[in-house]
Amino acid sequence: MAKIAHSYDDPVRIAVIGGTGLQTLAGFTHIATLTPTTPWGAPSSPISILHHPSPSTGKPFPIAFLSRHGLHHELAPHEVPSRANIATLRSIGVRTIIAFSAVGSLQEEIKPRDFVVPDQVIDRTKGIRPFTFFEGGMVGHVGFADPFDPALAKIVQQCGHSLAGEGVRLHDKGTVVCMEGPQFSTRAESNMYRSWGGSVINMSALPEAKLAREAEIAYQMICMSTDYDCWHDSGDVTVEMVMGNMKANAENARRFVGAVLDELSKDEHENLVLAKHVEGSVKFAGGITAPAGRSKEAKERIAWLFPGYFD
Ligand SMILES: CSC[C@H]1O[C@H](OP(=O)(O)O)[C@H](O)[C@@H]1O
Ligand SMILES: Nc1ncnc2[nH]cnc12
Repeated sequence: MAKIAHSYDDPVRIAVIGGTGLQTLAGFTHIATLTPTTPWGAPSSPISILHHPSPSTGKPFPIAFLSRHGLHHELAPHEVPSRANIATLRSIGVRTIIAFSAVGSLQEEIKPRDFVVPDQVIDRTKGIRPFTFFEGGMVGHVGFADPFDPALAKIVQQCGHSLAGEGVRLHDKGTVVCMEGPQFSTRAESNMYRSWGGSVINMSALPEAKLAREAEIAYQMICMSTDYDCWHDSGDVTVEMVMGNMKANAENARRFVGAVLDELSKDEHENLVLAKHVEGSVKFAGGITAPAGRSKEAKERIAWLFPGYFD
């Protein structure tokens, strides 16, 4: 067996964040395991650098994989160090994130084991999770009207539909309600989210998507429905139900992520993967604090994330 390295010299442009039931990414060659730290602490798990052959060039294409809840699902949703996760990924060169999430369905037509490519989020977290890089002496305001990346979404949708014959059922858009948890919703809450137009519910889309936006990283979540939440008369949601459906559909999840990575590693998507379309956006959004008002600590932290941006 080849030896796993502890460093990787080339920039890695694409990362996959695995959620509940997706703690590893099978079918790729494991090249290196990185254990970095950041001004915001250590990430949820070591970063695995995986190779797979690019369909355009046949050359190895590197992917970073991070397990959101830790290698053994030891981090509750509110304990996930999202700032460290996003900062770590940016520091190794990542500009595109495909994030996977197990979700409850709030709509009859989104059946358990269906996939959803969400285009909107409703924030029902409670403000207890650190949610910005811009604080403590450097203020920043990024746009978040469209919380996911529409260009990435298009590719994810095409890849998902291409697997229809293998049993992947995909909904092209949807609103994900991100609740605080870790307890599941009450029936009244679940019905309220339905009345708001929520499609699916999880505990992980935020602050992950907000921080990716602040870090100028193109971010798209792929949701897999694991239950009907508690509004439905099929019974209350349990962890057994979530894990059972995740496990039963793991092969499709793996195929889906694999197809997206295959597509994204084609040369024609180079600019998208480098997130050229959002590059520089934070220079203005994050430059609102006049230099005289910037604290030394905030400047150091932001310089770690964006070397040279705010000098
Ligand atoms: C185990 S059910 C609740 C748990 O599942 C989802 O995790 P992830 O989004 O990381 O796949 C949900 O957000 C909750 O954290
Ligand atoms: N019903 C549910 N509520 C919140 N997060 C979930 N993740 C999977 N199912 C969920």
